[in-house]
Amino acid sequence: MASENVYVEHCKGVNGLDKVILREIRGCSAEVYLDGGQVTSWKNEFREQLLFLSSKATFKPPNAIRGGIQICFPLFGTIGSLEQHGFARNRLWSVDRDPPPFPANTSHRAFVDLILRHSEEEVKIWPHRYECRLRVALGPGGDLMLTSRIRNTNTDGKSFTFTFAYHTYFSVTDISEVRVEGLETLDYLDNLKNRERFTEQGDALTFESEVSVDFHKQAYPFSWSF
Ligand SMILES: O=P(O)(O)OC[C@H]1O[C@@H](O)[C@H](O)[C@@H](O)[C@@H]1O
Repeated sequence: MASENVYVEHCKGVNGLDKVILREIRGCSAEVYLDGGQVTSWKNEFREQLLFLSSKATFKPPNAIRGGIQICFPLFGTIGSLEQHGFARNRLWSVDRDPPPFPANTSHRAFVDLILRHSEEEVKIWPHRYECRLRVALGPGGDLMLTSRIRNTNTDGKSFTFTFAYHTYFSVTDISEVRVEGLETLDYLDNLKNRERFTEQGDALTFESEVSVDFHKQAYPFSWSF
């Protein structure tokens, strides 16, 4: 597909998969694959990569691409019978040429709107009809914004519940420099200790060895520093 403008380029990525490159004038960029609706690259104005993408990522749909920002929908985690982190990351999304307006209009030039709709095959696994929209926008200063909107399109008016996450793999130069703040006093399940429950005591989570923990309570605001 030909380039649309300097800010948004539709092209082919690894294994001929469709991808969209967003660029801003200062040199920052982001790449989004239609497979999984997944951001796989985010570079700042110095062309430094901010996201981790595994060298073992296969780019073979319907396997999720290992790295970047995976969209977990309609499930984050492993509750119930659905596959871990839901199926949205395994599906081929489409470019949404005519998205509904956003409440707050932004002046971004580098953005793409994607949409994922239920498939009849999928309704057998998760009996709901939906539209899942995602806008990926790159600001002039290189900030990356993801906006998700989920619409229930069940024809019988039945409501559904879901969980959602941006499963983000950050690229980190020195893990010992990373601190995650704002989790103090919250309970978590430790995946490396049979999902035993603990309460976070420290004012910052730091990483001296492998850590795999799930904080289930809402924990905002929190912040990372690298
Ligand atoms: O291998 P998956 O399904 O992509 O999951 C990646 C990771 O997802 C995290 O949410 C889990 O806490 C980890 O245990 C897991 O390794």
